Amino acid sequence: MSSDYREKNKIHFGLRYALNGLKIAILSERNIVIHFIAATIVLIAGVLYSISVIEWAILFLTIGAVISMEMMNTALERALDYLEPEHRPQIGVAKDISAGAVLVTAIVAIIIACLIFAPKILS
Ligand SMILES: Nc1ncnc2c1ncn2[C@@H]1O[C@H](COP(=O)(O)OP(=O)(O)OP(=O)(O)O)[C@@H](O)[C@H]1O
Repeated sequence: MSSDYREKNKIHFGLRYALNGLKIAILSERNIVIHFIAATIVLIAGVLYSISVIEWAILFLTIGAVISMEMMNTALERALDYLEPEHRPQIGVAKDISAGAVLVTAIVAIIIACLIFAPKILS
């Protein structure tokens, strides 16, 4: 087997695992579905209000940040639940900090959406 083929195979399987992770997250995490619904609404608003290229770029960056942060939070929760099924204050703190990171990105996303859409809605 050539190393070129092996490299392509690695990329193929890496992508399959990543898509599988995305599928699991969407099917099992209500919050991720909510983020996708919110993202769809924002994207429809973007079309309706004919936002600029730079505004599209900022929106996509923000949506990507929120959804990936929620997925990282879910991955951490799952790993911690497996590693420590008992109730432990340290585990609680780690999960709270991770949930806090999701909250920060969500708040920033709301602020960005207001900055982009509020002037267009008001004018
Ligand atoms: N093993 C544990 N030890 C101590 N506290 C915990 C533990 N598991 C969960 N907690 C506390 O409960 C909170 C919720 O944790 P949980 O894993 O149930 O997340 P969740 O409510 O399912 O979050 P999400 O809605 O994002 O899926 C944590 O932020 C933490 O404060």
